[in-house]
Amino acid sequence: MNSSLKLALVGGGQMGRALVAGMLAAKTLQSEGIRLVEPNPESCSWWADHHGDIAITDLATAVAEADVVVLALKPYIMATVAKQKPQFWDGKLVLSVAAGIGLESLIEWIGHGRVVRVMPNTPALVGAGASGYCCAAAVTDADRDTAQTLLGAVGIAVEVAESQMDAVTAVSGSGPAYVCLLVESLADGGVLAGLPRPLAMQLATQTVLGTAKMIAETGRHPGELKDSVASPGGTTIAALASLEHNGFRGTVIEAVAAAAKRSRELGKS
Ligand SMILES: NC(=O)C1=CN([C@@H]2O[C@H](COP(=O)(O)OP(=O)(O)OC[C@H]3O[C@@H](n4cnc5c(N)ncnc54)[C@H](O)[C@@H]3O)[C@@H](O)[C@H]2O)C=CC1
Ligand SMILES: O=C(O)[C@@H]1CCC=N1
Repeated sequence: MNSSLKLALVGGGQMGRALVAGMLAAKTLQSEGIRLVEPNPESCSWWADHHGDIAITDLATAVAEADVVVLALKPYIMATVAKQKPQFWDGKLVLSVAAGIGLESLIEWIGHGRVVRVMPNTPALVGAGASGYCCAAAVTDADRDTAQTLLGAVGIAVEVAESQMDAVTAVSGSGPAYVCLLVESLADGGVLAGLPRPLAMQLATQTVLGTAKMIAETGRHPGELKDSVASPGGTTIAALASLEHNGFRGTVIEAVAAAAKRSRELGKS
């Protein structure tokens, strides 16, 4: 796919910013080929400051000038925007990143079936995202390639069954928030143990980054890698015993289940 692709981003908030920044950095898109629709003046100022060469315009103009439309709106706004002018979407490949909103609803609102439901995540900002996506039946091979190329430019992109999308949302869509909480807590623990805050944060961040890289690159099971850290009678097993006592695994599993449940609810409301 060439970088002359024209993309309309409808909704320039957290997820839209992460996707566009990642795609620009990967040179999958060029600023001149992007049109942004964003009603919030503060958000428009952010775009002007960070990507001043991206044109901000109205929905009709942005979509008319695009090959691909990315709808990065909150789930409760999606229907209002998508179905107000169904003729806007004719001939356009439409990607929706809204949690919970299913292909059936999107097809009904947009009025055609070239629709891809995507669940990206914010590390797309630094090219380390994880996206799951599913395609409506009318999506062509070329459309699928386009979606894969755009999402693959900002991290891994995996096609899944639509029935798996709520679980994808709960693991990787929401996942960066859980990991941030872990890094923050790890750093807090470091401060409690006497480290200055910046050093604690630096060590905590690199530990999460390095561990994720080690799991991905060695292909070894995290349980095995965990065991390799814990010396008999040592510090790690003391910490692990405390985490198990306080229900760490169950807490994380229940958090993922709660997010999946909420994703299903968003699809119904
Ligand atoms: N933030 C995240 O980590 C992730 C978010 N998502 C999904 O992405 C979608 C957007 O989420 P965020 O970016 O976090 O929300 P956000 O609130 O940061 O961004 C939404 C943007 O849409 C704009 N907007 C509101 N009405 C509009 C309209 N009529 N036309 C054009 N733009 C309009 C808002 O001003 C705002 O800038 C949601 O559906 C969410 O489920 C998916 C994966 C991860
Ligand atoms: O919290 C949310 O609903 C969105 C979807 C996944 C991440 N953020």
